[in-house]
Amino acid sequence: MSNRYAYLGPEGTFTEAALRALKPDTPAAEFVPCNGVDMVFAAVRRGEAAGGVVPLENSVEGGVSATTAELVRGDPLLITAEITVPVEFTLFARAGTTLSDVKRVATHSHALAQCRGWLAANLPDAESYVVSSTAAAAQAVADPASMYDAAICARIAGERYGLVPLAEGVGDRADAATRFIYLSRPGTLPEPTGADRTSLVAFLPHDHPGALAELLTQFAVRDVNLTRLESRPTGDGLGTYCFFMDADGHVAEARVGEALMGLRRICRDVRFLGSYPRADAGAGAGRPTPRVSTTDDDFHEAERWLARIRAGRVD
Ligand SMILES: O=C(O)C(=O)C[C@]1(C(=O)O)C=C[C@@H](O)C=C1
Repeated sequence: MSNRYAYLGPEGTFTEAALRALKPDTPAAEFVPCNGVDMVFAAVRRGEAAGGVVPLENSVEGGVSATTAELVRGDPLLITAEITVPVEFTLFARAGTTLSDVKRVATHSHALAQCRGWLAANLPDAESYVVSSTAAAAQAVADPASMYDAAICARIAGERYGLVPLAEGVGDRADAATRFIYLSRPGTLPEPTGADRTSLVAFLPHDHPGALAELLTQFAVRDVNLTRLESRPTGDGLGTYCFFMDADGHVAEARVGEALMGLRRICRDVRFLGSYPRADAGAGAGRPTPRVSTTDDDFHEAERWLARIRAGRVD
């Protein structure tokens, strides 16, 4: 079990590339493809895999709702690592197919959203079909009896399933990237590195003016930089939302811990999703320069001062 890692499969997905980059030299590692994001979560929750990788957000299309849905429901898992992978799309087909033969294109919904412009310009009459991943599209197209003529997928997937490229770089943005997260069962948090990210979901107590501002203030007054905020329906009826938040810093840091305590006081519920090293730390991102009043020492000094005055010492 301890060397098994689940990912959104089949072989050849961008998610597999993310997992291989996260676990480059893991001896005897077994990479286990799953047919859906929910199945990756289930494999980790059941202990069938030591960890799992799923897509979280894409720079063009935004959040992957299958992932955010699983992060809030069921037994909690922790995010213990992240990685960002550039996504380059190629149109692949069976040998002998030409571009003008392509009437039905299969791919993942997020990939389709990133290739709409190219499809409209180059295959305006083709119908698009959404399948569970880009590699699943390539796998389906490889079957000579397939209803699809072509797949939009990673180069590695097209090659893996014996297809031939019809057009490269079919994504509308050449610089598109997807952020993937590594999931573990709850346990030890990764050590703080100085350039970390903390993820959580906050549930407001009830709708009222300034509720979101109150949430954000918990971070602002402690000098904690938010890097992402996404509202998602809770499923409890229209107008009921929870907020996915990513913040710079590690929960072990005083200012982050205090911000989370503030949230805990004002929210109906807060689900902590993890503190883990930022993928772009090497590029210098996420290394906050806390203001004088928000270093760990400042918080600890204030705690000692409070203890003194509570003891009646005002000297
Ligand atoms: O289908 C894949 O290859 C995936 O890894 C999933 C996924 C996604 O969910 O966004 C990952 C990156 C691309 O943006 C397209 C699809």
